[in-house]
Amino acid sequence: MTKQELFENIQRKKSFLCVGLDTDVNKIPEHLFDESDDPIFAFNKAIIDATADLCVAYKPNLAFYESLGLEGWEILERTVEYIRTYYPDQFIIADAKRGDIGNTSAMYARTFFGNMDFDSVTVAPYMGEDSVTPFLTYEDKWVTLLALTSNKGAFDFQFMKDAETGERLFEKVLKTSLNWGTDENMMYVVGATKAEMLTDIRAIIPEHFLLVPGVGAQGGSLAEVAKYGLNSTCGLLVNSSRQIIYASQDADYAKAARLEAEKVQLEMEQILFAAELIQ
Ligand SMILES: O=c1ccn([C@@H]2O[C@H](COP(=O)(O)O)[C@@H](O)[C@H]2O)c(=O)[nH]1
Repeated sequence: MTKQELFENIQRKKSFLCVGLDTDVNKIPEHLFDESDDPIFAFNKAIIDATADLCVAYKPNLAFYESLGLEGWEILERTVEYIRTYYPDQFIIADAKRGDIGNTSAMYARTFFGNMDFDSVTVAPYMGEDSVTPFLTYEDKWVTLLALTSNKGAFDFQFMKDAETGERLFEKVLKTSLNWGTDENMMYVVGATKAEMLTDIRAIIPEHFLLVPGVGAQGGSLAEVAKYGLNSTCGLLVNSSRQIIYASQDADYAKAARLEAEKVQLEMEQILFAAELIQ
């Protein structure tokens, strides 16, 4: 998907919501295990059907699937195929946080872009340019590079300052990686819990899309993220996982997920309207 197509989807749906498919076998409603021989996929399918008109992206986190072994990997593949078949306008992000020496990264890229039809994969910047560029060789596919993460541990390294320039590590990541790709094939993870940093971040990357996890269960503020992070093509995909997909653990789970997604979408619509990005 191109940047322009992503922006058009945001305008049409009046939403920049990314629903996180962090499907935990211990958290899905128990009745699914009685009713289906494929309960995790049944859960994903119901969540997707209930939210697809309210969001522009889905983000399965690989940990939840890989932890189930071969079966989990097959569920992930079927989930991606399901979204592609029934909701082809969705941007699908593999939250895998990969990155290795070049030839190994090339295999990861083949996994997510060649074998599976993801639009993007999250990549850690720590191993540098040759660990990232193999993901950028696929047309209309994106790298989502970790820049400033939402967790407490972000303070361990990401705010470290260069002794001479005073530049923080996350700023160094942004500036250095700017040459690896473009705003048409790279976006960055910035946690909603660090929204106050978005002004500094936008000074370095005004045009890039940002994937913003951390609203909902982690307590980040959508209003703050939009205030400092919005740009002329919206430039934001705001992810919410647990708050939406586990809104209820009873038989009404899909309806409850929809209600949660609707609340976020409505707030996003107001933000987009106020910024004159939609009419
Ligand atoms: O900095 C980061 C990077 C990735 N994540 C991932 O996003 C979702 C957030 O889930 P919630 O349930 O909405 O908190 C999850 O998959 C994380 O691994 C992040 O939170 N922060």
